[in-house]
Amino acid sequence: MPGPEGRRLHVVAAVLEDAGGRVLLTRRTEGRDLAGAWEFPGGKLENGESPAAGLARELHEELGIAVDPADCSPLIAVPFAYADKRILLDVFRIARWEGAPRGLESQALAWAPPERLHRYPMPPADRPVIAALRQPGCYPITPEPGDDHAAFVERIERLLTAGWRRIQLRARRLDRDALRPLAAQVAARCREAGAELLLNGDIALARELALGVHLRADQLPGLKRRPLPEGQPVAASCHDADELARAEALGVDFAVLGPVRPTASHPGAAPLGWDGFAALRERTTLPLYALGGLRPDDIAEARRHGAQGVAGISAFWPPAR
Ligand SMILES: Nc1nc2c([nH]c(=O)n2[C@@H]2O[C@H](COP(=O)(O)OP(=O)(O)OP(=O)(O)O)[C@@H](O)[C@H]2O)c(=O)[nH]1
Repeated sequence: MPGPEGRRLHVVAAVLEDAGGRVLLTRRTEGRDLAGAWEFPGGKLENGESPAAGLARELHEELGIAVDPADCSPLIAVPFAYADKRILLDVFRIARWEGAPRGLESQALAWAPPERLHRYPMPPADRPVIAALRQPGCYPITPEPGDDHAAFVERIERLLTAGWRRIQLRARRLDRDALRPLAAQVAARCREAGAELLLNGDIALARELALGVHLRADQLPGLKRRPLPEGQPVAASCHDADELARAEALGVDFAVLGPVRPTASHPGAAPLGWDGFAALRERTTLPLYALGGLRPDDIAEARRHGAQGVAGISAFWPPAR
């Protein structure tokens, strides 16, 4: 068996959705690792197979359905290190198939609504896959608001009109009394649009205004537990394995990891590159957004390295009018 430092096993898996948007899970049978866990159907790629062809073969063997490899589109590829092996869990959405899925290997099947997926015991590598089905692929972080708060709120409105459904309000130079009315105004706009708002750094104000919070990396060591209840989102900024482990232990919902590329906002920080990002991804189950010199159209590359997607300031913030 390859050790944790050995070559990565390439595992392909499928998201099959029924007409109601429910997702098919299969249960791992006795005698295999992670027996009893629910997972996305699929298995190990064989030598020389393309991922889509290998997935079509697995789905035929396990479920008796016929899938054209051209109908498999990449969702997310998660590099993950178990104690005894490293895998790349390469997950595809299947647009259409022929036949009704049956458990041909005596495995139980379940159709689960996406919002209930987290209630099924699934392998740790699947957590970022569930997040890819439920959380936004990209989101903007604001620059400092400056003095003209009306112009700032107008740009927030443009982000919401453009369809963004999560925003981080990052106003580190405003004291709490100056930030409170601005955050309340931005929060009201986000609520109307059905978007999630995370306030950078200020846990007390996030509590007061019933918002989410984005924790700075230097806040993590001082916290013993998740600072807000479930249902109020908590995220964290991370740059290395220690910070990711702290954020995971606190029970945050997701982390932002970077910088992936050199960035003007953090000129001194050494970029991780995509390989560095993927190496850190292997050691945590947290959903991760890549940050640092990235744009919304980097999402496909981010997903190939196990990120949910991309977050950023400059490439997202609309120009002044
Ligand atoms: N199919 C599938 N495998 C997953 C998922 N998540 C995850 O960590 N894996 C891991 O990826 C590997 C898939 O290999 P496999 O299904 O061929 O099963 P296996 O290792 O038991 O081998 P075997 O079928 O030859 O006994 C397993 O180690 C499994 O735990 C998932 O959602 N779907």
